[in-house]
Amino acid sequence: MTQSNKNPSGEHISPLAVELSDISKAFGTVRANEKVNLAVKQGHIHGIIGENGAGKSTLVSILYGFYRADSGRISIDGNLVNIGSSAAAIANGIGMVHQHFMLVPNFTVLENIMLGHEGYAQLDKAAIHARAELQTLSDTYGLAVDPDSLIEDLPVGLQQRVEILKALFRGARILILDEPTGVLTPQETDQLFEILNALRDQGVTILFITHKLREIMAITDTVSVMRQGQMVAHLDTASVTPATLAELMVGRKVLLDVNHTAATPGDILLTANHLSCAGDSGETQLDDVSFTLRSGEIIGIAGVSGNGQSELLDILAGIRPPQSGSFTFAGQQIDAAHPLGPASLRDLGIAHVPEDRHRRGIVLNFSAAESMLLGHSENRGDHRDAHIANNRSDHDLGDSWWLDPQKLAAHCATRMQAFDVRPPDPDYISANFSGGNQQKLVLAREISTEPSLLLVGQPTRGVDIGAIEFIHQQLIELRNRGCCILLVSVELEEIMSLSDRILVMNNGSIVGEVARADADERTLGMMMAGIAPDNAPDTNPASKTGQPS
Ligand SMILES: Nc1ncnc2c1ncn2[C@@H]1O[C@H](COP(=O)(O)OP(=O)(O)OP(=O)(O)O)[C@@H](O)[C@H]1O
Repeated sequence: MTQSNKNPSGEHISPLAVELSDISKAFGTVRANEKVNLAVKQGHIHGIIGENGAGKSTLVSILYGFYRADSGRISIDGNLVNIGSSAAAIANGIGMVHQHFMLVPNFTVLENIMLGHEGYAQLDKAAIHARAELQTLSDTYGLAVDPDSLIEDLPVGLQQRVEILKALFRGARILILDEPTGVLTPQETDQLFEILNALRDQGVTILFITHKLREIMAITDTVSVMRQGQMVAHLDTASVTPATLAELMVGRKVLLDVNHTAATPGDILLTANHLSCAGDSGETQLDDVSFTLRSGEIIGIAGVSGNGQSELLDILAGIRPPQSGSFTFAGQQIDAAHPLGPASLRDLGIAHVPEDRHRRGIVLNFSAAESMLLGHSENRGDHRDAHIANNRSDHDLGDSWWLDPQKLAAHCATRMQAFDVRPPDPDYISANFSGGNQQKLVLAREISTEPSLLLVGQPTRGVDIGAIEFIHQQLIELRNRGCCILLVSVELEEIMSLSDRILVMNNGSIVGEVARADADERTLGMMMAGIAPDNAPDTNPASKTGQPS
């Protein structure tokens, strides 16, 4: 239960669980944290927001012992502590749920919970203890999960639950969550919030990093705003509005709604005919998917992650061939017998912002300039068609630009400036950019090819609110220049605000199409869950579904 003291007026006050004082940390010339102060009361949920690269992850990584601060002090429960490693953080009751889960996929939940937890002489006794403890934690915090399930069989939301359980099992009373909802469905986010509320009720202190202001408003008690390595505000959430927070973060007013204008779709650009594919163990991933895309429109694909959207993007990007069915683009039919790889499709005018930027968007140990070169590095002579010669903004670099480091750096610097990538240094190693800046790097590269079709997966995952405004505007302008954009996003709000048409996927199939004007969260949510909106007790008459065109 939450302990509390009384202040001189006799009011109950919560003691400070975390107090960071004058924390500074530099990476070379980049001052990631500069004299940062943060005080979080016990049993509170405290949000930390800030632009990409503001220093949020660095700060919590220092608290979790992943980085050592250059200077500053950390107090936990009023005691000055020295946190030189994650083991020391755990010993001080601090747990962290990372953006990329740290679980062994082919181990069970129980095995993952026990992993690295030493001190038991006999493994079977330890397992009995862990199972009982897990049950207690599940009951106390509403964290139900089957201890014998393999991690790889669990949906993302449950995997995250295991991460939370793992931290609690190690005695965490302070829990750090770094952008925990980026990979969750809206339903999973709701469930996470219920769990966080239960944890708070039991006195657990939570530090919650997010870019989503609605989450700050929904779940936090207090919030701190970082900008360029410094803390610029500490506020009670109840006293602020999302617009004020956005302005504090970015230092200017931010347009929270997309400035969407009506599309003027042109000719058919791509036709997908009965596309299907299966996974390694034969399970259907994409099931008889057909649709057409026209130039000058944004088509959103709404769906719970794992319902075929990623496979669809992979096929259209040439990363894998369809097993059956075909698609036609720029006069070429692509099917299992006539596959085209990513380079050839790129030459035909398809650009791709992959969902997983770390695995497919950049090479982590490349410099920014080298990551900016990806997909442009082959001089394919006569395979380079008129599209490239006419449209690409990089043709001014000449045929051998990829061999000329100075031209490459200049090209990269221009793109970085246009997309406000920070730091704007072409030599900076890709891994060392903050997540949102890595995303901007990929978008800058792909949009600069002036594609006729842009495949884009999760364009604003981990991106700050000012950059989202910018990216959305870039996508709309690209559409207005005649590009067709196929947008996959777990953010239903993003799908609804950007798309001219929405295709809904469930279980590998397109289960319906909704026009922009008819799209609402409830209708789409039901279709995504495989329920026909007509069967809902309170059907929205404005919504309609239909067969894919
Ligand atoms: N290991 C590192 N080496 C060099 N620079 C780094 C390293 N880690 C972070 N940085 C830099 O420190 C700054 C702060 O990064 P940090 O990841 O803390 O930002 P953030 O606020 O969490 O951003 P985002 O919202 O994009 O995740 C950035 O400029 C980043 O490029």
